Amino acid sequence: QPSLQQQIEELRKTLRHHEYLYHVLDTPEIPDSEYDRLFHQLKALENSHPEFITADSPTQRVGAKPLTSFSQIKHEIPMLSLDNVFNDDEFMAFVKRIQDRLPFSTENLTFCCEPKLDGLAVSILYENGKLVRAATRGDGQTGEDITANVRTIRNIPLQLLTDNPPARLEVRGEIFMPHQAFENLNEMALAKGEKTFANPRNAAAGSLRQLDPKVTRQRHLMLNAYGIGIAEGVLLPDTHYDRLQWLHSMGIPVNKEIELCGGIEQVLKFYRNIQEKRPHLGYDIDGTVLKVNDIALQEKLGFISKAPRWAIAYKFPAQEELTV
Ligand SMILES: NC(=O)n1nc(-c2ccco2)nc1N
Repeated sequence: QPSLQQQIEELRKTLRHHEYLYHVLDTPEIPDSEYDRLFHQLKALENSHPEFITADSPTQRVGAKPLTSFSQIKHEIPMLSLDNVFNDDEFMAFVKRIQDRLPFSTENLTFCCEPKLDGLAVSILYENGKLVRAATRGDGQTGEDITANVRTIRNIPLQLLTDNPPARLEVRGEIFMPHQAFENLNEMALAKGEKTFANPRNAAAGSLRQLDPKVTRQRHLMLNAYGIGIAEGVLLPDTHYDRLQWLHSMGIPVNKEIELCGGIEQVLKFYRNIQEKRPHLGYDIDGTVLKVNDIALQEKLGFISKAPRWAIAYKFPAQEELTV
């Protein structure tokens, strides 16, 4: 007969596994009713033995009480913005500038190509595999502490799914509101005579800036990771694409449209392909982000004063109407 603590730990492990299957792999193995039954079983055990409650338990997503204000967080590694290009020639000029700085470089640079989600950039810090802090990008140097709100987002794991987590790992990504959640939110706001949001990006920003995490929790936000900041106590893969796969393997959601492209032609094909898919992705994007995949080359290229030399956002032409 397993001890009470063993029962609690077993339930937590099972719930984390099913959260990962449902929210990250999109391949649930049990019906929601079964998940809820397990969740309430854990909740009951923890309520009758509160001394066993830990912050990383799946039951601890919603903070106790609302904040009165947000504190500031200084990014140890600045979160920089991206330079833009708006047509093929400008993109090819970007690639040429890279090749001029990498004299030996192979003619076919490999790019990690990603949809550019139109949400809010955030930084999420895990220490020994546990989510300890989350911050908005802010001005790139300093952001707002939104830890309590980020903990309520269902596809963000409170604990990394690995037996030997890094001592410190900063996940960087975009938090966004899918179209369906946006429509439902505005419909309810209209019905209640409250203000509606102009677009999903504003809705996501408003939902993250809530002082009460119980409100954020109702907003159905999602994260897609796109990079790593601080990484201590771990040897990272030496390409950007492999780093994203590694994050995904530990339960961090990564966008499924991301692809490796060798050479300019394949990159431009990716750009047009995503442009075609754009109307039915189910979330807002405003272009693509095309990154030199090899980390050593990224480090060689470094940053211009404010943006990386190794990455460019190739935006779509502005749309007259916005989303939905
Ligand atoms: N917004 C978005 O989807 N982004 N933003 C980056 C980024 C910003 C700085 C370096 O990489 N990458 C992706 N996919």
